[in-house]
Amino acid sequence: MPTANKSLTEIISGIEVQASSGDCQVIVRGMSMDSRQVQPGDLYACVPGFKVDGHDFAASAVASGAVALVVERLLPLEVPQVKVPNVRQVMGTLAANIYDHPSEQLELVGVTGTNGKTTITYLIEKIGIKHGKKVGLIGTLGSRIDGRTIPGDRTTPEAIDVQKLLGEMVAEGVSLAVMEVSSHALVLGRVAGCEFDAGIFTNLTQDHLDYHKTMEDYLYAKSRLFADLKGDKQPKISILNGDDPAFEKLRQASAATVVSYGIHNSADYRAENVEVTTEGVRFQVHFRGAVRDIWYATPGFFSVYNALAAFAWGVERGYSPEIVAEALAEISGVPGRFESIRLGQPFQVIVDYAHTPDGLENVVRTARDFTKGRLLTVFGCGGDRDRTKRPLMGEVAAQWSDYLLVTSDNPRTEDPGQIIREILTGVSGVDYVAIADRREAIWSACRLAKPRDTILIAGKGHETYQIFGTEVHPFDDREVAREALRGLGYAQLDS
Ligand SMILES: CC(=O)N[C@H]1[C@@H](OP(=O)(O)OP(=O)(O)OC[C@H]2O[C@@H](n3ccc(=O)[nH]c3=O)[C@H](O)[C@@H]2O)O[C@H](CO)[C@@H](O)[C@@H]1O[C@H](C)C(=O)N[C@@H](C)C(=O)N[C@H](CCC(=O)O)C(=O)O
Ligand SMILES: Nc1ncnc2c1ncn2[C@@H]1O[C@H](COP(=O)(O)OP(=O)(O)OP(=O)(O)O)[C@@H](O)[C@H]1O
Ligand SMILES: N[C@H](CCC[C@H](N)C(=O)O)C(=O)O
Ligand SMILES: [Mg+2]
Repeated sequence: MPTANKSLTEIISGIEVQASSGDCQVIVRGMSMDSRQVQPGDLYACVPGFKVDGHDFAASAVASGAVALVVERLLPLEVPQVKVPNVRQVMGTLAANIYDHPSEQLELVGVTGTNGKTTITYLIEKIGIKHGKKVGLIGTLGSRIDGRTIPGDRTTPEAIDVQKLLGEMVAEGVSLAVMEVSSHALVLGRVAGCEFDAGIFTNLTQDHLDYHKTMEDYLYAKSRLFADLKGDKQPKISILNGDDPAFEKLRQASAATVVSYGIHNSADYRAENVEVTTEGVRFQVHFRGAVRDIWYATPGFFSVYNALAAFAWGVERGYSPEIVAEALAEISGVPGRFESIRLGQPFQVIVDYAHTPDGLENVVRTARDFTKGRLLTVFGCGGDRDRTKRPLMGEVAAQWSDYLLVTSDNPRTEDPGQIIREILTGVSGVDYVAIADRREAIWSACRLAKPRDTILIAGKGHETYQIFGTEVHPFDDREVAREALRGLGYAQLDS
């Protein structure tokens, strides 16, 4: 972890401070929002949370060595304190001040949108590496600094962790960082203090309405990445999906030059002659008066968009189109995204992270296209998440599959049976079975599959756990599928 040596007065410069108490010349060495992780010398940020109030843990933070507090109400504690209107919204700026504004010392790319963020960050990482750069990545699968993995819990970490990670990247000589920026992150100030050089928009379809309430609010949250593309580090760009209905609003919101990509509409980077095969996508990209052939080894029409977005970013940043295309051709797939499990069985088993109606529709249609036999789809919906997407996911799965095995996907504090019933209200015109135990559902699918069938196991992708209540149990769709296939006598080494 980077350590700092700054006075509280220096750290709060540029922040609206309503009141303060104690000696603001106190030296701060780091920052934390969690009393359980406070290190001696830290500034502790008291965040009124969704579950508990961080102010209630300030005394414990001080006992662990916190030397100052950021608060929304002054506390009867003998440490210097600064009072601000909203702690969550200023944490990123404070942390950026503490860790020397790391995002200003490297090139930072933010990727937002409902689906495709993780995939595009992987493509950009690969393009950067191919051009000889040290690259940093932050996202759903954790962070990576020059190839070293650091586990993470969420798509976009909390503001302080984002600044710490970027600080570590700078210390290790990273010159390009790419980061997934979730809508939660944009609303909850997790990327405050980040100066982005480019923003990439993938698409906007239904998800997270439990949090954002309406699609307009969800879009507004996403638009903030592009509206904030200001600053004078270098010319900034917004790379937007021209085929998405949200394009026009995002174009208007963007503070930076807009570059569009797409298939259907005239776009700065436009794919033509698209061929979708069982192995991947092939197309020609027309851009700036030039044409280039692209091969990207992930099937599905949506893969064209992901490859186009990454290509457009690379070329706009001045990288050689030829080497960008080579990088895309070399990438062998993102864990848990259309990942094939092969133990010599005469049917396909695919594990994919689709967990929204649009994501699921895309993968079931892709699997449908190359399945000669039946398509058996195993899926569920997360608990304590947008409930309204459940029947919609049931509907799209039913429309394109031959048989559904509706099961559990991180029920969290909800009743798994009730989640399944809500999914089933959208299911019609297809045979299905409800099996709450996901392991049993995967085994059943493997037992039912005949030669030339496809089993699609959707929703958890790379996840290595299943959450019941607040307990996290080990569970990996890929491992369970292998276990079931071995149980059925298929023993070939996975290829
Ligand atoms: C809605 C949301 O984002 N909630 C996050 C938020 O929770 P919270 O505000 O309720 O925190 P809290 O538990 O009430 O605690 C309040 C404060 O007291 C502190 N505390 C608490 C206990 C203690 O002993 N000491 C202490 O200091 C906590 O560290 C915190 O600062 O802050 C917590 C601490 O960082 C997060 O774990 C929690 O994420 C939850 C787990 C979550 O599920 N978030 C999801 C919805 C999310 O953010 N998803 C997005 C999008 C996903 C995508 O589309 O890819 C993501 O970016 O991952
Ligand atoms: N461009 C796309 N359009 C629609 N669906 C996509 C696209 N790219 C990927 N998908 C589907 O969405 C799933 C999730 O993809 P990915 O992990 O790249 O998205 P994400 O935006 O990072 O998701 P999350 O919000 O959970 O971080 C994939 O497994 C695939 O099924
Ligand atoms: N980033 C998404 C991931 C959902 C993955 C799915 N397996 C689930 O748990 O609902 C979320 O937190 O809503
Ligand atoms: Mg992601």
